[in-house]
Amino acid sequence: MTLDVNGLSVDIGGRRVVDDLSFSVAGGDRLGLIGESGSGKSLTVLSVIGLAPDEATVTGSIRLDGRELVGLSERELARVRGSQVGTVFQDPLSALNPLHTIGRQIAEPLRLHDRLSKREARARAIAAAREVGLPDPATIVDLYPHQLSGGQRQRVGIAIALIAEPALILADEPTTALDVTTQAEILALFRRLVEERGATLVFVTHDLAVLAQITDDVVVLAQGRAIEQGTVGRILHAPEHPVTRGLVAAARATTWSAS
Ligand SMILES: Nc1ncnc2c1ncn2[C@@H]1O[C@H](COP(=O)(O)OP(=O)(O)OP(=O)(O)O)[C@@H](O)[C@H]1O
Repeated sequence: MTLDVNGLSVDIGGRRVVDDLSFSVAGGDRLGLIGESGSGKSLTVLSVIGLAPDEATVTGSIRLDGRELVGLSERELARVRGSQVGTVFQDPLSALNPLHTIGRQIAEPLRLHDRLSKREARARAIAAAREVGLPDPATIVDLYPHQLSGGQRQRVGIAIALIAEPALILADEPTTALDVTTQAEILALFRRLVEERGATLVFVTHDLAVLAQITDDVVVLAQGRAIEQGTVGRILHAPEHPVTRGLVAAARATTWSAS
């Protein structure tokens, strides 16, 4: 699935927080959005799926396989999200419902598509839990979010994002809250699953070292604007903009301290 963003701007309270942003991701490609805190990464991703906050005004064009999303009704957007887009966010605990079992939440996106019996939904949830490397899947599906570790919860988040086989996956800092070892494991898992499905990926992070492990191309944002675009290799080895150079220096520092 191809994503084309053209002249996207987001205004909140009289302030332009995303400013005339354009980028494209071809089907099956992986694009990283990187920038410092407050540069507009999250609002860009939320706008793509019609989930920008109510107080935000979104203008420009966002097309999925040529279909314009800006201006669609909430109902139509919900249908696009449910059938074509999977999302993984930074804090899986707040994304999960504390009162529902893990299994119910993993199978939830399937209920929008298929009429599954409880038994079928449970079997699909167990299979998905196994695929994301959760221990003892047949037991874990009956547990609640607070009974899992942070890394396990993010594996649940990934299972939920992928179970309906979305063609586009949006991930916003999915490993930031995890320790370095767990982060590496989850990134490797995530990359493998995205590749196996041939899904298109947009991955948001402030950490270029993370991006180097998962995407091919990068758009660097500063104050809501795209200041530099290129392959991860080019950005890492020959950053042009001072902000990009700062991100590269920070990535080198983390890589060294981790090794
Ligand atoms: N609901 C909101 N109301 C007002 N301002 C907002 C709102 N959401 C975001 N902003 C502002 O918009 C700008 C971009 O925010 P955004 O969350 O997209 O940045 P980000 O690059 O994702 O940052 P971080 O890495 O910290 O998540 C920031 O200045 C932020 O304060």
